[in-house]
Amino acid sequence: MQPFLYTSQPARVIFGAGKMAQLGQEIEALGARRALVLCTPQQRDSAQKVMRLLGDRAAGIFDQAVMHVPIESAREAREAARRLDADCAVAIGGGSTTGLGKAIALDSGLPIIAIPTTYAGSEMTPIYGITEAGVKKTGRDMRVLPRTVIYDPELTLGLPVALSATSGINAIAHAAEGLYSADGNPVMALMAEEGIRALGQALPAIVRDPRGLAGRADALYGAWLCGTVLGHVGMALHHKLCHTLGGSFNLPHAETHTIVLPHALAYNGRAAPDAMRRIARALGGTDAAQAVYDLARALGAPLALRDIGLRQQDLDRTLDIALQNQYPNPRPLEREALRRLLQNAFDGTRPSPD
Ligand SMILES: NC(=O)C1=CN([C@@H]2O[C@H](COP(=O)(O)OP(=O)(O)OC[C@H]3O[C@@H](n4cnc5c(N)ncnc54)[C@H](OP(=O)(O)O)[C@@H]3O)[C@@H](O)[C@H]2O)C=CC1
Ligand SMILES: O=C(O)/C=C\C(=O)CC(=O)O
Repeated sequence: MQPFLYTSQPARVIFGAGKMAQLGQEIEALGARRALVLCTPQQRDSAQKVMRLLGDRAAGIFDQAVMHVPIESAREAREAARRLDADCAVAIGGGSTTGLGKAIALDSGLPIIAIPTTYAGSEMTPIYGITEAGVKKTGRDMRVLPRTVIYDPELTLGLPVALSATSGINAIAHAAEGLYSADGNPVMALMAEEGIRALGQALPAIVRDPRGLAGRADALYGAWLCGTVLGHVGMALHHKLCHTLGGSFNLPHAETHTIVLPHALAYNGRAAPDAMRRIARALGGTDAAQAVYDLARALGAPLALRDIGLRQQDLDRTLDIALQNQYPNPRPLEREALRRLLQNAFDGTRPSPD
């Protein structure tokens, strides 16, 4: 056993079909009276359901959540919370909506209740991200960690299959990098392996039967575990590449994670053999990178960065940016090998160790 440091973060998690009905009690338990409900414009119906559930504890809806939290929408949401005299916020939706809640909490300390409807995992982390003048800045602050999380698989039944697949692999990426994190620990390793296992079984089940509650519940369970890993330990090369591709080239978040992950694992393979063994075992394969690639392919997910909007001429700039402010990584970052990694991800070829 290697030496480690383990610090746990407070979490109150309510999990189960129909558990959204418990929201009012949870707001009361926080000692709050007026909840601002956050959503994207497209998820307004869900927000209205929340309003009905809250009755006179509902302060209003702010429905302008946008991916990567532009500072303008953060400011508007903070102003809405003040104007409506909200003393808590309920974020119902994916990582974009949770991220908006975090932007309010960062400014005001308002407690957030998260009701996630994707597998991104932001609800379990003290990590926030805000985009200003085209640059996304992220940081950690315990004020933004949601105070209560309600995982209700019924709310994910309508998440399109394609998004379910890529969002699920986004979650797997947190756990995979958690297994070789510079500040990893045995508790997070247990959660990571179990999270990957749960998602590895749930995602094909969702593709077979998108409205099957059992597969949806297993996927949310995996997302919870993987999100917890992201919240507790640092990430590495894979997340750095994805943040570069998302932040500087506006590539879609979950799809980018899905395409890059097998290649990042192939790059790190020899430097992190125990993590790779655990990832492969969780997916029922013999090689971590190949198993993730095969899973993505079987789910019908995109496999090539060129298919989601990147151009060949963007690869060198991606590399230049990704090599700045490096995250700790088990294998040193080698420019030529990383350029080959990016080319493979761009072309969608099977990952190869380098
Ligand atoms: N801080 C952290 O710890 C983390 C932050 N993030 C951040 O979160 C964002 C990505 O999160 P992600 O969840 O992938 O993205 P979004 O929240 O943007 O959701 C992705 C897609 O899922 C759709 N969707 C969500 N819920 C439903 C539903 N119930 N039914 C149908 N469609 C639904 C959304 O549709 P629509 O837009 O129509 O609502 C959207 O098109 C990024 O900005 C990322 O950086 C991600 C992980 C961790
Ligand atoms: O960029 C953020 O908002 C913070 C973390 C993540 O997005 C994690 C991820 O890349 O999935």
